[in-house]
Amino acid sequence: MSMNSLTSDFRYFDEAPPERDAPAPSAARASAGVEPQSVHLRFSGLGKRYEGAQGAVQALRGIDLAVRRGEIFGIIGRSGAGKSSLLRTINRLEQPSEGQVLIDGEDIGSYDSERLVALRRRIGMIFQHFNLLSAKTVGENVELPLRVAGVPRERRQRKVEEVLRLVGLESKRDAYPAQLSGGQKQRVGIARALVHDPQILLCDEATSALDPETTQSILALLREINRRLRLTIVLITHEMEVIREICDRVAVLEHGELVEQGPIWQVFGAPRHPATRTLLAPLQQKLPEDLLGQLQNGRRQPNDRLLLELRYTGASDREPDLAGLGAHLGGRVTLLQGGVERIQGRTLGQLLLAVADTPLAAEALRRQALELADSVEVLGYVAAA
Ligand SMILES: Nc1ncnc2c1ncn2[C@@H]1O[C@H](COP(=O)(O)OP(=O)(O)OP(=O)(O)O)[C@@H](O)[C@H]1O
Repeated sequence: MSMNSLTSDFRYFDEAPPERDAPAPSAARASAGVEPQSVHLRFSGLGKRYEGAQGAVQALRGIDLAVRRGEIFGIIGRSGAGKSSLLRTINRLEQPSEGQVLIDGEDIGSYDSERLVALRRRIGMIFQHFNLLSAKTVGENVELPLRVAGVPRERRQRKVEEVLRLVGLESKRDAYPAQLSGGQKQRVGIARALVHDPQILLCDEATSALDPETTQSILALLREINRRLRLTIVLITHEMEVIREICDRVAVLEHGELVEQGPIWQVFGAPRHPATRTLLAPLQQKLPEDLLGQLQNGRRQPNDRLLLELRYTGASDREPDLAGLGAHLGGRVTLLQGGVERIQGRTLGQLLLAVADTPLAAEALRRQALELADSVEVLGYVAAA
């Protein structure tokens, strides 16, 4: 690990790779709710090519991916990676150029127009900009898909009431979209997406236009309807916090290819592909500028402090044992920054430690610390505080 790389957003660690297939701790299994589940949705050898005036664009290629019934599945990737194209093949708003999309084992590519209409009713969709009709009330917006489907008036009314109650907007039935906040508009979008009792909900950047607090409330609502209605949710977003907060598993697209997938704790704890590392870089702790400026390769003064970065990736049951670290490293250990969080029952995070007054050399310290963390990096020395 060269010190030059400290200036990069994401640093690589040189320890043994985490055991990606290691069994989950029992707490993780319980909290992730991953009881045996059937595959709900499968992409098989999926490709999508757009033919445009400028030539052909291969937006997706060779996608093999399974989404389980009742899970919340995230798709991430940089702009243009193919997320929307993939999402829109699920309700055939985009027609695949190669391969298949299977829902409950059935290839939806073979559906005639009648079955396609029925399929689209089983799949709700919500959007970044809500797509509400401004001249219609909340109730009318929610009712519209039922009208189009020819549902009798009384049943329409009952359903509108039911879904508005579900999203907490029963008192806004007669309001117009312009009278609502962004979060309320998205609740209307969610209510409208649920009127046909769908089994799958597609979310296209559903919280990207919302402030952080409203985002939290919409995520809580999505989680609640996922649990209450056993709805499979597939979402695309550029907000990594949203993925971390709500998804069970995530897939990463890069240039139209699937480059990584796994449970959130695994992909966020130890991202393998460079594209994933780049996407997750904003969530990574960076070395503070003042320390970066004085970092040296070797000890110059006897009281210089060695900086160590410890990482907890969720690959083991390790948690930051602060007393143990103090005892193990044999010097004065100071926590300069960092923290851990629990994701799906796993401990993930980073600690930046300064070790002073230790008789041990850097490599010996690294090895000692490695007994108490999933990975350890020696950053260098800085002057005493
Ligand atoms: N209708 C279209 N015609 C031609 N090219 C398209 C069309 N839709 C998408 N593309 C191209 O396909 C590629 C994938 O686009 P897509 O919108 O699926 O990516 P994305 O990951 O959702 O991007 P973003 O995050 O910017 O929405 C891009 O190169 C895009 O320009």
